[in-house]
Amino acid sequence: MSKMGRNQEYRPEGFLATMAELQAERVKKAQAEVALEQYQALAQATPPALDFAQALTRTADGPLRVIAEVKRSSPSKGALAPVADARALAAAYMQGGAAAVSILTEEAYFHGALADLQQVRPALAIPMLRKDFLIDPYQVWEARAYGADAVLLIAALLGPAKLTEMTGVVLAAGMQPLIELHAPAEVAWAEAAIEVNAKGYGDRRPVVGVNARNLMTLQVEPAKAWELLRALPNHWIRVAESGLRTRQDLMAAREAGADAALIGEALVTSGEPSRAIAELIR
Ligand SMILES: O=C(O)c1ccccc1NCC(=O)[C@H](O)[C@H](O)COP(=O)(O)O
Repeated sequence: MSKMGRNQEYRPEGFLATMAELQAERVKKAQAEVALEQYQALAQATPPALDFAQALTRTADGPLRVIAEVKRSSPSKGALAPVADARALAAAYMQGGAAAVSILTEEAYFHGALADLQQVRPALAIPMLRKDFLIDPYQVWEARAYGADAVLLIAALLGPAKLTEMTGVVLAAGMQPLIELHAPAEVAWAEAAIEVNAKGYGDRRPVVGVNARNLMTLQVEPAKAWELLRALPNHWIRVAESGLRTRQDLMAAREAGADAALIGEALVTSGEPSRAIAELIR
C-alpha cells in the first residue's frame, strides 16, 4: 500500500498515488485563486463546528450511529445516483435518523463538489464531514470555510508524519478528523497522531475509521475490517466504513466494536434514503 522514498519520504501507492497527484494539482490551482489567509479569515467568521465525536457516541445498548454519505459515483461502481439536490438528500438523511452527514467533494471519480458543503450546511443540525483525499493544510481551512465540522484523513494517503501534522491542523481549525485506517500497521500512526495532538483533542474522544475497501483492488473485505476494528482501543470512537448494506452488516460491525457506520451506496441507491436509514437503525 505504501513505500518510503529517498530521505524516508512517504509515497502512497495504487489508487491513492493517482489521487495524491491529482490533489497536488488541485491545491496549486486553488491557491492561485484563493489565498490560504482568505480561507483562514472565512473560517474564523464561520459558526463553530458541531461536535462530531459527540454525535457519534452511542449508548452501550443503542444502535450504531450512522454517517450517511452524499455519493454520486465511485471508482469501483461508476455512476450511482445523480443527486441533483445534495441539500434535500442530506435533509432526508437527518430526518431518517443519521447522526452525521458525509459529503464526498472529490470531483473526478466521485462527481462531488465543494459547493455541496455550502449548500447542505444550512439544512443540517448535525455534523457535516468533508470526505475527500486531503493532502494539504490548505484543504483543511478550505473545508472549514465551506462549513465542514469534520474532515477525513486517510492514513495510507498521508503516511505517519503528515497524518500527525494534518491532525493538528484540523484541530487548530476547530474541526475533528475522522482518521481512516486500512491496515494494522497504520494503528500506530493513528496512536502517534492522537498522542502528539492530545491537547487539541481536549476531552473529546478521537474518531477513527476502518475502511473495508482494499485500495489496490477496490473490493470490500469485511472480515479484514472486523479484525482491524477489534484491535482498536475502546476509548476511540470506531467507525466501520464501506460495503455496509443491511442490518446484518451493521450487527457484524457492532460485534466487532464499531460505534458508527459510514454508509453511501446503499442509501443513495435506495430510492427512499430517509426510510432506508430508519430501517437500518430501527
Ligand atoms: O467507493 C469507492 O469505490 C472508493 C474507491 C476508492 C477509494 C474510496 C472509495 N470510496 C470512498 C468511501 O470510503 C466510501 O464512499 C464510504 O466508505 C461509503 O462506502 P459505501 O457505503 O460502500 O458506498
